Amino acid sequence: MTQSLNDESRKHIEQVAGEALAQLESIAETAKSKLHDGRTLGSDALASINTMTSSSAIQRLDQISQANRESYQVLVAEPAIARVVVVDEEGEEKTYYICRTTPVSGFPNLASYRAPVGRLASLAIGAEFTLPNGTVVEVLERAQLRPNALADGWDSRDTVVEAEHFGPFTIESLRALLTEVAGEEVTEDILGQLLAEETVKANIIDGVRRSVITKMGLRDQPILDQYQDEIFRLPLDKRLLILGPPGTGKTTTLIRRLGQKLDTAFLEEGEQRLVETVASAQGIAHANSWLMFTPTELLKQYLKEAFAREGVPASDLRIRTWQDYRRELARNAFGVLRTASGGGTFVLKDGLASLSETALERPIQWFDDFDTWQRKAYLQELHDAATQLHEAKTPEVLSLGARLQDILSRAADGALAAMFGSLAMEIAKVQALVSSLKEGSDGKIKAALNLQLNRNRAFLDELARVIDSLQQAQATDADDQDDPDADEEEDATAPRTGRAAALNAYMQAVRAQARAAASKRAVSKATRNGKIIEWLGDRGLTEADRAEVGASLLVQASARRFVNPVKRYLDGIPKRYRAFRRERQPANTWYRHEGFEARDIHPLELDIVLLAILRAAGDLISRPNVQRDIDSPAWSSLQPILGHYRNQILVDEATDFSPIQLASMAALAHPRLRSFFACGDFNQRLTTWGARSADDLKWVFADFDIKEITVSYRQSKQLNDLARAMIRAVGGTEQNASLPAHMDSVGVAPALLEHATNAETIVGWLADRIREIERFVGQLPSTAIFVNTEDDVAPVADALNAALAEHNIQVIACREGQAVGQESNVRVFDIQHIKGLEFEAVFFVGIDQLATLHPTLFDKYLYVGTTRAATYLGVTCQGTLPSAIESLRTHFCQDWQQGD
Ligand SMILES: Nc1ncnc2c1ncn2[C@@H]1O[C@H](COP(=O)(O)OP(=O)(O)OP(=O)(O)O)[C@@H](O)[C@H]1O
Repeated sequence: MTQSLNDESRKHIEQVAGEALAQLESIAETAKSKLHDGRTLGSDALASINTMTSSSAIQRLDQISQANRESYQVLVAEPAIARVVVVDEEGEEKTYYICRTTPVSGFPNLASYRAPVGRLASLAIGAEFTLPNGTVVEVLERAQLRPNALADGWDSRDTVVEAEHFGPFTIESLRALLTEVAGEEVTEDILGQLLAEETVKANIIDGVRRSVITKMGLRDQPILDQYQDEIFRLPLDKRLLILGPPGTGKTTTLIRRLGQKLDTAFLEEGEQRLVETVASAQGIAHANSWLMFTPTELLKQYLKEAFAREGVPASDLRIRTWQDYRRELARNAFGVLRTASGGGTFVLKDGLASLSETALERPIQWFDDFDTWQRKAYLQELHDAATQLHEAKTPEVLSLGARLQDILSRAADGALAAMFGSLAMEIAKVQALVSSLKEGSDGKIKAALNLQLNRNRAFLDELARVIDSLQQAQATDADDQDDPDADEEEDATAPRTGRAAALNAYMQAVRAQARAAASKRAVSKATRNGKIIEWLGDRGLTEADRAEVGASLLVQASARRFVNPVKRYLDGIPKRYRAFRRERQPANTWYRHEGFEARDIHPLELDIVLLAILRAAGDLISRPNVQRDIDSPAWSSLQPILGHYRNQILVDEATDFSPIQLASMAALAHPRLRSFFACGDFNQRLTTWGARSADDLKWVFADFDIKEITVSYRQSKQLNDLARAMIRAVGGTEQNASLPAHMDSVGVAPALLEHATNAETIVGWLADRIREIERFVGQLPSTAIFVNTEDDVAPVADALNAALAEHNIQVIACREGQAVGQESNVRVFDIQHIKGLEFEAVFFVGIDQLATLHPTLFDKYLYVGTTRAATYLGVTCQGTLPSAIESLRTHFCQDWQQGD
């Protein structure tokens, strides 16, 4: 309960106001003078720069001074965000001021919110806290400040003050409080006194006031509540998941945490050392080594300012949608998707009808099935190759084969890392063997070619012409060429035209022919090699040479599997995936039996391939010996993957991502830190593939620390009640959200318009409600209109613009989820883009049509849509309220004219 104001507490608050404003002034002035004080800045602070002063020391100093400058700038504009009075066990009181950034020197009790002492600002009155020096203190009094620099001095707006015996109160203006004190003494006339009394009353409000959302963007929340605060301070090397109903501050906590963890000054000592080691090994500064995933581009834009407030630079480069990042990884980094320059296996197709229901329902089992299969397939390949070598005629090859077989048989299933470690010892010998064999076989093939050239100098030019005519054929049959012994000397940079290309093609074709002869197979006439062989006729190797060269090539192929086994293991995953799919298809396991091409891949399948690659690499990279020797030939193929690791991985709206996607993101967290932070709410899952249970997430990290937060800050009581009733009605997980204590959460009932079939009626109704809101609030707050499809965005915006033109209210069409401008316009969005956003007022057009458009996610869209509104929610239906929420009718009113 708030305790009302008596004379004693009023006097006390006035004292606090006087002290706080003086302190704000003093901090700001000191910071300002530091900003202009050149002596503290940069390399010139080093007494003498000589050759002993390394350039990195100077660079460091410059960085520090840059950071100092930035924090002075913050302090000049916002000297403190809280004032806290504590008492220790000896009864000694102490007043702390808490600021957002690094404090300026000269103020012993000024601390950063990011520092451990900063937690005092989040604690409740009466809470105990152990200071870093071990002293236990109790919080006596607390004021949350919102400093405001005026031309003639400092003020703090909407300051919330509380102590054991009073409050919380919201003081509109601390400065006005002081002026009034002065005013009382000098005002002699009764009218003046009466007016002054009223102003005093208006300036001090019981409880905490809800502020109106005026801009599109996450609100600034300088101080978190004590549960959020506890989470944001947890150590860097944690796997954390915050779950909580809409508007409980999950995203807010995530951003604050990132801000704190990027500032190395506020990391613990051990963390600082670790972060430095990782940064120097990887060549990426800790401040840049993070990646955050969001489900939509719009959410990314919405959060931009919030990141800027945290002093996090270039956030838009590091906040990514999985859709974009997945493509980039698969296409440019791991060569899974085809490129125009010839690499890659698959073509990504969004709507590909390749998956069966079970793949969507049981993605974890699907992944496990593939991963187990592909490991086995790979090991089998190695076994076969070692056996082939062991069966060779040359003693040297034979003994190599025996040693390799021995290593393989010792590798227990699953212990790939140990096996790769043992194979690494053989690499040099294998390499030497392959080179000498290749020299021999190449020599033979080239000798045959020289013979042809002696007979006919135009031989290569003629072949080049044949190849040109075959280019087309090559493009298509590469798809089906899964011949495991296919020529490995062909690389992506192989010339594609002219004599060099002809030479290349000749070598390949002759090798294929020799291999076929040695293994008693035939080269298919339909392939490029088959066609070239046919054209060559008897202009290749003699039959005897063919058998000999063929045998050598088969040994080479087997030996090559051991030249860079790690690379082969990782690079082979996409092809193994294709083989796995082909094998599972006939039984309709995970995949449809037919109806799509072998080269096409669905995005959710691509996730499976990427996760297999990332986990395979991660298993190896997480071993200290591998990290140590990462530059050696045995492990160097892991480098590109290591290069994608980041010190922190964060995921907003995690429940929109599948367990496979989350596990892939998790696999990007640097193994030395394993720092992963995600937040979400299962009731708000807006994708059919999103994670459905805590178990799904435990699969990502067995040691996931799951925290729940429950205080719902966004919505008024009426909208909060509606949201809870909705969850009950549609059968979601019951949420135990509570409203913030002492906050005035009373709003207005949501408004409903039914049987609204024609556009004019709908637009007229929306326009009336928007005008009511402006009248009510005194200004037009941030307002959004949600429509069911992209096609409705522009027409609704146009019609509403026309209807509201009279009052100069501008309505903006946000096409394809793109927000334009930041000011408080009315915006129209397609419902699918609105995840994670919040507005003061939300209108939902035609919610009864949602069920038809999104039958499986209807209830989720409804829930997410209605929980975007802080105070005003208006809903229209073409018919009546959808039957699932028919029971909620009593929550609604018709309009807000009465302001009920
Ligand atoms: N401790 C707090 N005190 C007051 N307001 C808060 C607090 N924490 C968050 N808020 C406010 O609550 C609103 C919702 O915050 P946020 O968007 O972070 O919630 P969320 O849990 O991520 O929501 P959703 O599940 O809808 O994505 C914001 O306006 C934010 O400023």
